[in-house]
Order: sequence, then C-alpha cells, then structure tokens
Amino acid sequence: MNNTNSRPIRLGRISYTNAWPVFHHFDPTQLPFQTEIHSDLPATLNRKLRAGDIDMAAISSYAYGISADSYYLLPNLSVSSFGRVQSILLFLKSPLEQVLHGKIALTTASATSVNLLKIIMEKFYGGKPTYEDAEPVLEQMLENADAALLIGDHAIRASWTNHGYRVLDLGEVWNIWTGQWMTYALWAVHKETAHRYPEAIREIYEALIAGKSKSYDDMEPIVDKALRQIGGTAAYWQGYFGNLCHDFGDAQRSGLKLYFQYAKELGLIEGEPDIAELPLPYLLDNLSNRR
Ligand SMILES: C=C(O[C@@H]1C=C(C(=O)O)C=C[C@H]1O)C(=O)O
Repeated sequence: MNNTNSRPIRLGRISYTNAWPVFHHFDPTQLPFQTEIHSDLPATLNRKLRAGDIDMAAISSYAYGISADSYYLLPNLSVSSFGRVQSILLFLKSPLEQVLHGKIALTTASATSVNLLKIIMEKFYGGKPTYEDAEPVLEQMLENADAALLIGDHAIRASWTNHGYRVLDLGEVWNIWTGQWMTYALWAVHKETAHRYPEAIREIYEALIAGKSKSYDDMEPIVDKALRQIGGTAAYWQGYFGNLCHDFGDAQRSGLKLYFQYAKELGLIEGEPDIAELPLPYLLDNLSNRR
C-alpha cells in the first residue's frame, strides 16, 4: 500500500448516468490515500486529462485515440453498446436528405459521438453537412440547424419530450452499417502517473472493477437512483442499462479499431492509435509485492 503519495490522485468521473454502473459503488474515501474527484461532462474530462489537471478518468474513446501515446487504458472498462444506445441521438428537424447537406448542431459535451456522426453522415450516407458547436439544449440548437446531436442525459431527457422530430440512434446506425460494437468511453491513466504511483493506481483499478461487478450483480439501486434523479420509468432504465456494456474485450476492441480506421480515412484523427492497456504484469507485480 502506498500511503506516501505526495499529493492526492485526481480522478475524473463522467457525470452522465451511462457511467454509473462503474462509479456507483466506487467510494474513494475507502482508499488508503487521498483522492480528488472531478465529476464532469466527457468533453471537460478529456480536456482536463490532456492538460494534466487530472491523473486518471473516464474519457471519450476519441480523446483516448488522439492522445494514446500518453495514456494507458485500464483493462476491461468501457462504455459500449452493440446496437441501440438510447443516449447518442441525432434529432432531425429536416428530412435526412436535407440534413446531409445542411447544418447540424453538435453538443459541446462530446468527442466520440461528434466524430461518429461525421463518419455516419459522410462515409456511410455520402453527405457533407456543416457543423456548429452548441450548448446541449435541443430547441435552441434547432433554431438555426437542420438537426441536432445530443448525448448522455441531455439526449435521454430530450427523447422523452414530445418534440415530433425523427430521431437516429447512432449506436444503432453504426451497428447496422458495420455489424460491430461501438465504444464511446474508456478509462485512461497518464503513463507518468501509472509509473509514479503504481500501488495507488492498482487499488483504484481494483475498486472500479469491484464496483462494476457489484452493479452487474444487482442493477436495482442504480435504476432507483436514475428514477429519483432523472425521472422516467424503472422499465426504461432497466432497458437502458441492459443495452450498455462496461467491459472492453476483443469484440469491443475490434469495433473501436474500425472507428479509428474510419476516423483516419476522414482526416478526423492523424494515425490509427495503439490500443494499449495498462500492462497486466504491472498489476500482478504490484499485487505480489504487497503480499
Ligand atoms: C453512451 C454515451 O457515451 C458517452 C459519449 C461520449 C462522447 O461522445 O464523447 C463520451 C463518454 C460516454 O460516456 C452517452 O453519451 O450516453
């Protein structure tokens, strides 16, 4: 155990419900060292991790892709779906044919999904829309645009309003065109932090994995919390969490590689990043040192 960290380990948690199955049971006050928790939207966490303002966070998979050299991934953690995701939604005010060459308002909360949308619009549908960043408020976004992209709880709440727009679920469109999983978020740690505080990183990692496992044993407390904090019905949340996957294995990796390949083809990313996990021997070594 490392009680001699010279400063708190700074951790980022995605504030949207999609990450709750990993974070709900994670209690940093139980760790034998100091932590500092940053609960933010994905785009903010992407920025803070990049800037070195935090050490480890759940971030957009796209943000991992553009900085993969500086980070290790925490094994077997992600936010992914095979098909419908229900919280990455394009709301169409105009017919799709018009949207393809029109203007799309993009939520400022996202990185993976805005690039997924570009892949879908340009590579799959052969369009060339213009894009404009916007605060995630549906009616405002659509005042000046043909369509609007929302993610996370903003998308969920908007999908419950009686808006009358046609809605595309980007997880579903990706899956129909590729037959693959889509991974939206990954857990990344700065390589430097991992080398400097291996014990602390291992303990955090174990706590996250244990928390995820507890959630998957019983999703009820998370469904209840979502009902209280966001609204909706228990059936909605059971379906929502049931469609998400928080593992990261060969199937999810293969979908993510394809996403990076397409992003590179469209010039959205420079090279195809290595998907490099925190080496297992690193974890095992530190585990055996402790015993
Ligand atoms: C499933 C979702 O995935 C999120 C989408 C992200 C993005 O588009 O950059 C980042 C983190 C994920 O938590 C969601 O927004 O609902």
